[in-house]
Amino acid sequence: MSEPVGIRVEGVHFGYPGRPVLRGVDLDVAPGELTALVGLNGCGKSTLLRLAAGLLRPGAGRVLLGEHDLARLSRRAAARHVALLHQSAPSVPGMTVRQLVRQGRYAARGPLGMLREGDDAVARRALADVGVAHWAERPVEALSGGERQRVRLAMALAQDTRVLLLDEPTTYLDLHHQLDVLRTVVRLREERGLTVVMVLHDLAHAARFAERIVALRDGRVVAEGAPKEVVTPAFLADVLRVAGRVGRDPEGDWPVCYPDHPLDD
Ligand SMILES: Nc1ncnc2c1ncn2[C@@H]1O[C@H](COP(=O)(O)OP(=O)(O)OP(=O)(O)O)[C@@H](O)[C@H]1O
Repeated sequence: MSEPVGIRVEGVHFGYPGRPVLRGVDLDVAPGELTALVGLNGCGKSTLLRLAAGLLRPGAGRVLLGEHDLARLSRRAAARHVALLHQSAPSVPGMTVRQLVRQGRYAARGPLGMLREGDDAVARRALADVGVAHWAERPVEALSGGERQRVRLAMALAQDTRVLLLDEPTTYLDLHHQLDVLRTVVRLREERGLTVVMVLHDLAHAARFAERIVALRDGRVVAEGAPKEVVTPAFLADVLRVAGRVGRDPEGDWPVCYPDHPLDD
């Protein structure tokens, strides 16, 4: 297993035309850490993941993966270091699950786009990692929303990177498969020394599975730390704009939230 890689976001500003989104984000993700990124709709979580994947360039500041400054890497070179599970992934009509997951190997391909030795094995392993190897020959368009989501995770894993960014990995999944996917991520992180940042809307999952929670609001990081330190009624109010109580799991060392009602804007 190679050494885990940390992520450092330094003073990052980013906006879309006419819409500033991130206003000076500083964030350190330790090598091998599992971090949950939380915040209201539209606060910039996906944008931050896209910047950390090298798909967007910051207006100011920089993003480092280990010693690599993403600004100096081409998209393809960045894709050898970091994989992003998007909320949607391209699929050509008729494309099979195997073909889609093999697309995850594009960063490792030679100049002529040829698959190299071992690429197929990595793609097969990724399918097995998320328990969907038996769907390999199914057309992607014939999968349900939840099935597609697991295939997208396999596609990201097929990039075989040290850093894994997951944008709402549990979307469309029933509770059984939400827990299955989160436990798979925890297991792979431990087995392969991955550094993982995942956007989660379900605070119960963030509190249960992440080592650290990072909260965004108004384009900045407004809270970060271990779930048991960060998640308080004031956090629910300030970050997620809900009123609620916070207790402690009787058998675990993580907080349990009892959200009650949304707060007025
Ligand atoms: N391609 C784009 N062009 C213009 N504005 C965009 C674009 N993508 C996102 N935005 C805007 O930037 C802001 C941040 O969007 P982003 O998708 O990063 O939020 P988010 O925190 O991931 O939200 P959600 O929880 O709803 O997924 C939003 O106001 C959104 O409307």
